[in-house]
Amino acid sequence: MPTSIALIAHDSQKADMMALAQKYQTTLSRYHTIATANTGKQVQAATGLPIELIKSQRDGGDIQITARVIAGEIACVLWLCDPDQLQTIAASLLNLLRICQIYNVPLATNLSTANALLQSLQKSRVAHLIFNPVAGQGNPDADLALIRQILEPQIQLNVIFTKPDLNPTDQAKAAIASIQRRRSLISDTNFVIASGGDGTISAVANALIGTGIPLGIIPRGTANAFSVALGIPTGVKQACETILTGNTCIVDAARCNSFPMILLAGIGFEAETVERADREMKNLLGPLAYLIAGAQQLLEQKLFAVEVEIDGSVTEFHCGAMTIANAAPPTSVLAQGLGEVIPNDGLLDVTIAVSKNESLTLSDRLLAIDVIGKLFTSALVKTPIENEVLACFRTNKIKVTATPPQKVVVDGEIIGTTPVEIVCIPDGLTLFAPLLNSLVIPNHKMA
Ligand SMILES: Nc1ncnc2c1ncn2[C@@H]1O[C@H](COP(=O)(O)OP(=O)(O)OP(=O)(O)O)[C@@H](O)[C@H]1O
Repeated sequence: MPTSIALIAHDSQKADMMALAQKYQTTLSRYHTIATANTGKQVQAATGLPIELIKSQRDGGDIQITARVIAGEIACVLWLCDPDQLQTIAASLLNLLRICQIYNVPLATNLSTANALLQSLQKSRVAHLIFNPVAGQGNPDADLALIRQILEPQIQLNVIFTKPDLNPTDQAKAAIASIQRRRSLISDTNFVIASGGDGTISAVANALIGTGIPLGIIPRGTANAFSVALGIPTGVKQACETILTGNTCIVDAARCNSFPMILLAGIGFEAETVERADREMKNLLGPLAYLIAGAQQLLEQKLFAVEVEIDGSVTEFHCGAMTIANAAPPTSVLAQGLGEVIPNDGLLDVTIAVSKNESLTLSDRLLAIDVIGKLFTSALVKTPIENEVLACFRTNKIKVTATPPQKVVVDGEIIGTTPVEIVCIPDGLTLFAPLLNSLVIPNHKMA
């Protein structure tokens, strides 16, 4: 996609060019701006924008712009011409016009056409793509090239790479601030895309909760639970196409202590399993890492006591695993006690694997394998499971205290240990989703 705007103004038109640049400063700031020497210096002084200065028109600046149009770099040319000089510059203007005709690049020669062009650029869709270059086991360069190839013809992409020492939530907050600055000018055309594993997507989603700004998801992690749970395609190409269609759905979000939660919190078994499946294991085995880690953990899992507080009343359980889900893929079997986790019902789905015993015997562990199998089936057929080792219910707010304190995993990351308080945030997040997704409300479409 062309990323530059070219400016030229005759002396009598320079004041208009300054005013135009000031009016559309935010739009120009999204592009690389090139300008003939004197015009460029004045625009730079008036707006503070970085401008690439080329030769003045007298010394061939217009020819340099013509060459950049041929090179495919220019999104539009604004040449504010002095009507009295049109005869003198006719040959130069004709050259530029000819090349703009051939390469189908808009060329404005007076103020009203320049205004119209900048207005349409102002309305064009801009996406801040927060891209984790080390997520998953794929080739990040090839993935990014494919994303650019599919999205850039229709969307201006601002690519922001995640860094090991930076929280993607902060990167997303900076993107949101720039979107909100633009919102006073034009709404609904700017959004954020997160591309990486569940860790990156969850961190970016955190910043977007409650903003109404849509989130596009291009999953490139190991499990991609976030996409699977919300019915978003897991292939890079299909995920990009979903964003291009512009259909959105609204789902609940949640908070676990101060941490955002889109999917689920796992206490006990699930947290220990996630901790076992470290980066090295995931690189080596991919999704199988979680299965192997789960099997190992099943042999070692110890029971713990939990106090569950809902609306001021406290219930106690002896358990080995507890899952509190806002949304969950069918593969998160420990969240599936109610058969289906509904991501837009304003409620959290709680599944507790309870035990009457003080500690887990071998037969308890074998029973646990049987129950996991049943939970998996229950998720596939979307039917609640009835089993005396499971306690399942829905609530919008829950407090959990464990003895001894247990590790807690939220959306794939260990966040600390119990106690936790989890609160559902109804309709907290807007996502791009395929039209066939049951969560999409028809006609809820971005411009
Ligand atoms: N530029 C970077 N260089 C090195 N590490 C990074 C960089 N950006 C992010 N990270 C690390 O990536 C991790 C988050 O990865 P993310 O969850 O997106 O992918 P993943 O771990 O491959 O996914 P999954 O959990 O599905 O395997 C964090 O630990 C973060 O510190």
